[in-house]
Amino acid sequence: MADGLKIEPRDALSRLLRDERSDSCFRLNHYPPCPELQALSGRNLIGFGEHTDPQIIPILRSNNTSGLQICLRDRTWVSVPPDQTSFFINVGDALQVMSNGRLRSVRHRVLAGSMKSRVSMIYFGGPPLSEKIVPMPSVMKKGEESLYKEFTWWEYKNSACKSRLGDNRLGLFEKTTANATQ
Ligand SMILES: O=C(O)CCC(=O)C(=O)O
Ligand SMILES: [Fe+2]
Repeated sequence: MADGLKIEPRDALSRLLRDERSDSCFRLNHYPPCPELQALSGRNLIGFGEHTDPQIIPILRSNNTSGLQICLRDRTWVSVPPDQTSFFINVGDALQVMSNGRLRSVRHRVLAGSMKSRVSMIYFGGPPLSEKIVPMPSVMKKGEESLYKEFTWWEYKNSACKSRLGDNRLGLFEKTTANATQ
């Protein structure tokens, strides 16, 4: 990723995750099977509502069970094929800002109700709380301006705590289209 974005120094992102004050965390989700409920309701059951991940980089692996979906620009949902030999690497809100919108924090959700229990584990790589979340100078073109107001990771988390899961939390920090939906 650092090479693709021509990030200088090359470890600018990984340094934040390796920092002993890094606000990274690990989450384990379990979605029990509930085919009866699914049949009764007659529609998709949501196991984890739609949202974007706030951190820099979430890395996910599941127990080879479907359910995870991502939302495309046209608002259609596409299933991520389960693969227990691969990691699903996502872009968090912070990385969207640090790349000045070149990488997009993808809205995703999990459908429940299948016959099989789904377990997922996710490492969320986050920066130290005091870190200013701003576009990395090396990704910016000459004269390019940040699309976002300046904030620290602590300020972003604090604001996210007051929002609802599905809100476009980054909208509050966008310079032009505040509160625009993604
Ligand atoms: O369980 C999954 O596959 C995804 C869960 C998720 O999006 C999250 O924990 O942020
Ligand atoms: Fe997520």
